[in-house]
Amino acid sequence: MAHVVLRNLVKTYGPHTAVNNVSLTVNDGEFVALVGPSGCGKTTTLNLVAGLIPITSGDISIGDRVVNDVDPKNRDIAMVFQNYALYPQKTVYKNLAFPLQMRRLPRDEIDRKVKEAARVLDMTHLLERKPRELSGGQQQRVALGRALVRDPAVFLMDEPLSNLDAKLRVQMRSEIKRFHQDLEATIIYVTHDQLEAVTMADKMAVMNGGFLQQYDSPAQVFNHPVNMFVASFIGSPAMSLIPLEASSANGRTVLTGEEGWSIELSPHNARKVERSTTKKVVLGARHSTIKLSTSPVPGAIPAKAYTVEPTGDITFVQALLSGAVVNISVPPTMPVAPDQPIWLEFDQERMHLFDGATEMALEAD
Ligand SMILES: Nc1ncnc2c1ncn2[C@@H]1O[C@H](COP(=O)(O)OP(=O)(O)OP(=O)(O)O)[C@@H](O)[C@H]1O
Repeated sequence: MAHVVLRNLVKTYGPHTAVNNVSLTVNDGEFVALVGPSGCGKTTTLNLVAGLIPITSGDISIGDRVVNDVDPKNRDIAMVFQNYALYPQKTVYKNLAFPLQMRRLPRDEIDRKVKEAARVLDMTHLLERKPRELSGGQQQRVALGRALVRDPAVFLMDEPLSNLDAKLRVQMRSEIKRFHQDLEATIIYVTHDQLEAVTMADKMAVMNGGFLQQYDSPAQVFNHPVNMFVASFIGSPAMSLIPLEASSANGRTVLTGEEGWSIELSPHNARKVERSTTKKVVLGARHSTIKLSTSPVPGAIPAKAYTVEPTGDITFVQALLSGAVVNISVPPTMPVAPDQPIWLEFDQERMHLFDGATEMALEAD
C-alpha cells in the first residue's frame, strides 16, 4: 500500500477551474472520502490521480514516485466505478481472472489470487455464476474483487454504491469498510453522500467549487467545521445557520435576532465574536443542541413551530428565527403541533459562530 500526495493540483477546462489548487496527503492504509455537492470537482480530482485526464498544474505522487507523466496502467492503482461493467458472458471467476490474464500472470498464480479475493469478499460460492445471475450487491462485490486481485498500491472508487438500493447501500458500506480494515488498503473514495463519507472514512476532504474546504477526520469536520459551507453540508438535517447582530456593552456581548430577542453569550463565545470582521454574526446549531419547551422559560427565545416531522425515534420540529429555518429534534412523546408557540434555548458549549462577512468559523484563540 502507498501514500498519495497531491500538491497544488489544478485542472482547468477553458475558463472554468474544476480543481483549484488542491493539496492533501493520503497516508498509507488510509481511507479518504472526497465529498461535496455535484460539480465540486471530486470526480475530476480522482481522475487526475488515476491519470485518466491530464493535469493543468501541480504534482501527484503515489508512493515515492511523482506520477504526473506516468500512464494510468503503470500507476499501480485499481478503480471501482458505479457502473461496474462486468463482462456479461464470463463467469465471476473469469471476470476476476481476466485482468490478470491480460498481465500474463502464470495460471496457478491467477487461480490463487482469484480464490483469495473470493474468500475475502465472501463470494466463493458465486464463482461459477454469470453476472446476470447475481444481485446488484453481489455484482458490486465482483467489481471490488476485480480491483482486489490486481493488488494495487491504491484503490480509487467513484460512487461505487450509488446504483444500489438504500438497504444494500448500507450493507455494502460496512463491507467496504471491512475490506479496508482487513487489507489495510489505501482508498480514495468519491461520494456526494456525506453520511457515507462520515461512516466509512478515516478522513474527509470536503470540496466546493473546486476548492478543498476542509481535510480532517469526520469527527473533527462535524464538530469543528471551518466555515459555513462545511457546517451546512455535513450532518443531517443540516446545521441551522441563523444570521444575527452582535453588540457589546458593559462587558456583555449579545446576539440579537430580527424579531428583537437576544442571547447573552458566555465569555468564551464573546471572545469568538470579538474576532468577527463585522457585526453580522451567524449562529450555527445542530438539531440536538437546541432545547425546545412548550411553555415559557426565562431567557428562552419565543418562536412558533412551523412543521413537525415524526421519524420514529426522533421528531423534527422546524421553526423560523431571524429569517432562517431552524431544525430541532425532540422526543416523539413531546406534544408539538404546527403553529404552536415554542421556546428555544441554544447550548452555549455546543454552538458554532461564524463571521457573517467571511463565513469562516470564529475561534476564541
Ligand atoms: N470534460 C470536461 N469539460 C468541461 N468541464 C468539465 C469536464 N469535466 C468536468 N467538468 C466541470 O468541472 C466541474 C467539476 O466536475 P466533477 O465531475 O469533478 O464534479 P463532481 O464533484 O464529481 O460532481 P458529480 O457529483 O456531479 O459527479 C464541473 O463544473 C464540471 O461541469
